[in-house]
Amino acid sequence: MTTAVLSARPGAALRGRIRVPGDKSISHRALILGALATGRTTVSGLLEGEDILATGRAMQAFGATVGRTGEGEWTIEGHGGFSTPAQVIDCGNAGTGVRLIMGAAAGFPITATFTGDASLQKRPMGRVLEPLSEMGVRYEARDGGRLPLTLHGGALKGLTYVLPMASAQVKSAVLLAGLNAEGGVTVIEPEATRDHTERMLRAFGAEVIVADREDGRHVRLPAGQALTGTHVEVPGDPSSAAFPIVAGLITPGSEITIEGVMLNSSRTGLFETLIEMGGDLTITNQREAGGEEVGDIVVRHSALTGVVVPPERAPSMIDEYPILAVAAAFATGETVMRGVGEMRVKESDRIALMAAGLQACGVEVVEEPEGFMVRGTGAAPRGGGMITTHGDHRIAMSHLILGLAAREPVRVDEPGMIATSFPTFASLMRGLGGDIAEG
Ligand SMILES: O=C(O)C1=C[C@@H](OP(=O)(O)O)[C@@H](O)[C@H](O)C1
Ligand SMILES: C=C(OP(=O)(O)O)C(=O)O
Repeated sequence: MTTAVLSARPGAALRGRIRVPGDKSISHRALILGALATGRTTVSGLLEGEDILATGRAMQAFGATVGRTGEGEWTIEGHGGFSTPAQVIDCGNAGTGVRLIMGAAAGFPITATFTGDASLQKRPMGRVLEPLSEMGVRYEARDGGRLPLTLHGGALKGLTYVLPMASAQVKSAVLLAGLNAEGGVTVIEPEATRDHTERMLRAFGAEVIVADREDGRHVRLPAGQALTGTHVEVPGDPSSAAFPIVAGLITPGSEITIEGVMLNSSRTGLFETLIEMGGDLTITNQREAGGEEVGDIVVRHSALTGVVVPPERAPSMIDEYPILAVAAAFATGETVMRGVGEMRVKESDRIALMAAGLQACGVEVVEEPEGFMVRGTGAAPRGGGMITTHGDHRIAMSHLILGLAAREPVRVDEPGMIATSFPTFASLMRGLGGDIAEG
């Protein structure tokens, strides 16, 4: 982690065509399923961010052979199971990494100790430990299930589990443990969350039965299934594309094209919301790639109007509320974001940090326990803040985008953390004409 400061200065219109790195959710899953499978998995377009590199090292530690053959090109030789690792599994900053890997490891008669960085050590792991314990996992953890923790897996029973919160990570942990549980598993999600695990399990040869019922989506993984190595093509990450998209909307004179963005409807809530706000966002060249819908997104500077974001949209844009709040700061009127309490247990308390950061830049924000409201005046906010990010990549990137179009520069601390999810962020934004520099 670096302690340098990065600043964004208002300036020119942003113009050009870019491609954002591969999707983070799919990249984690490709490495994990590749390691669980038998045989060779090849991946193209893998996100080479710190979160994913940590998952790659973890898969090596559990016995897979993971290698890089070119930019974004990786191979995983899986042995159809995990063996006891010789070292502590350090997942760095990645909630997705540690929660999915704990689920995957739980199915095997092994012991493993997991840890992460200071941010990850504060995040709740009980949400995964609870269903895994019901399946038969034993563990030792700090207060209420925080990292570091030691997990003892194997001899799992099947489970039908109703998700107590909208979390694709918890769903995925149960499904991955279910691969080696007697009787298989069913996860019932009252609110549908991203479905990348279900799709990828099928791509690796497993049967996954999904049914939409009155009480939610039922995802059933029948028992006794083996995974076989395959090829995974990772599409562009919509959660990363969100940053240049909002930059284009709020910076006068801008026109940007972002190529190859994944358009899975469980991830596109932000795009819907921006269009409702009056954002000029068009999708061209829509096609299928690697089992996902992708397209090129063209964005032009637009006059935005505040909206009430439907709370039921939250799972499809949970990581995008920080950058939506920046768009809202440039809009006319109030943007209301409710039903987003999950934001408080991400890499940081994202409601608190967005409220503090925007207020430091002269924007009016009202914070609520499970939401917040941003009041825009239709004019560029003052900017000028020095933002404390608590090492949260999305807090850093959101405020840098604000700084490109505010009246005064915006500075963020711990910018090194941006490399967890979007290592090329600053260089791509500079290539479009954005003034982002150290100091
Ligand atoms: O499953 C995934 O890949 C993710 C699920 C979401 O977390 P939750 O499951 O905690 O909502 C999201 O915030 C995270 O960035 C990635
Ligand atoms: C919440 C995020 O990731 P994770 O939970 O994997 O740390 C994110 O990338 O915004």
